[in-house]
Amino acid sequence: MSDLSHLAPDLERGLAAMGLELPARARDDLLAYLALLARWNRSYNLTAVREPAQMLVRHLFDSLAVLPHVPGHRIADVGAGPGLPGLVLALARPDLAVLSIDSNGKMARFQREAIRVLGLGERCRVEQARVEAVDGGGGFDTVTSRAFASLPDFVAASRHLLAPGGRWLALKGRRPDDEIAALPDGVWVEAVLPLHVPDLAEQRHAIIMAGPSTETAA
Ligand SMILES: C[S@@+](CC[C@H](N)C(=O)[O-])C[C@H]1O[C@@H](n2cnc3c(N)ncnc32)[C@H](O)[C@@H]1O
Repeated sequence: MSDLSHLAPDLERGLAAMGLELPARARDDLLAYLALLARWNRSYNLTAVREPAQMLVRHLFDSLAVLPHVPGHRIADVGAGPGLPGLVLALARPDLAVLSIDSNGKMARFQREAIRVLGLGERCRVEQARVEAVDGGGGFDTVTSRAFASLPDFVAASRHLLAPGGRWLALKGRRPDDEIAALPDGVWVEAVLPLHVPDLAEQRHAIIMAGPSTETAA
């Protein structure tokens, strides 16, 4: 794996700007994940962001910005691509267990390799399938997605994954008021949180949503 240790000071600065304190092991693992992503990306085109320094901001910082807002411990990441944000969150927080779902074979293969290389096998698993067909057992505290679908389509496709008391957590760019207005009856927005993503000019938002089946244990 190529060495991205020269990005360690930038990672450190970004974590400090977001007010995140991570164990040293997590810092090393995040850079190792990034190195693996950069290496696979040269052959398999997993992301349009090609420069590791840009990946640090657009993928790692953007995923980590929601870390303080993740409810519970069991996470399903829908349309995770190369593991964003789910695997990044799992690397940052050892108490999280992640089911990472993507229908694309090369994305799933990359994620499985990242899980193997980074020793996440006890807490993370990959399902290569359309989310609509995944039997999650209704057991996830958080169902998250980034760059997957509109909010109405996201909640419609993943409702069956939520545990009682669970929440959807979507990462968005601009505040998606049009999508919020189109949410189905019985699904409501609990919070729209502006996120601080260091070195990113664009304003990002975390949208936290709940619904009738998610009320009981809240
Ligand atoms: C734009 S990418 C975003 C990837 C990643 N979340 C990120 O932020 O970089 C959307 C991903 O959703 C996956 N996808 C699209 N429809 C899906 C579905 N119904 N079920 C599971 N995955 C799906 C695609 O294969 C693709 O990898």
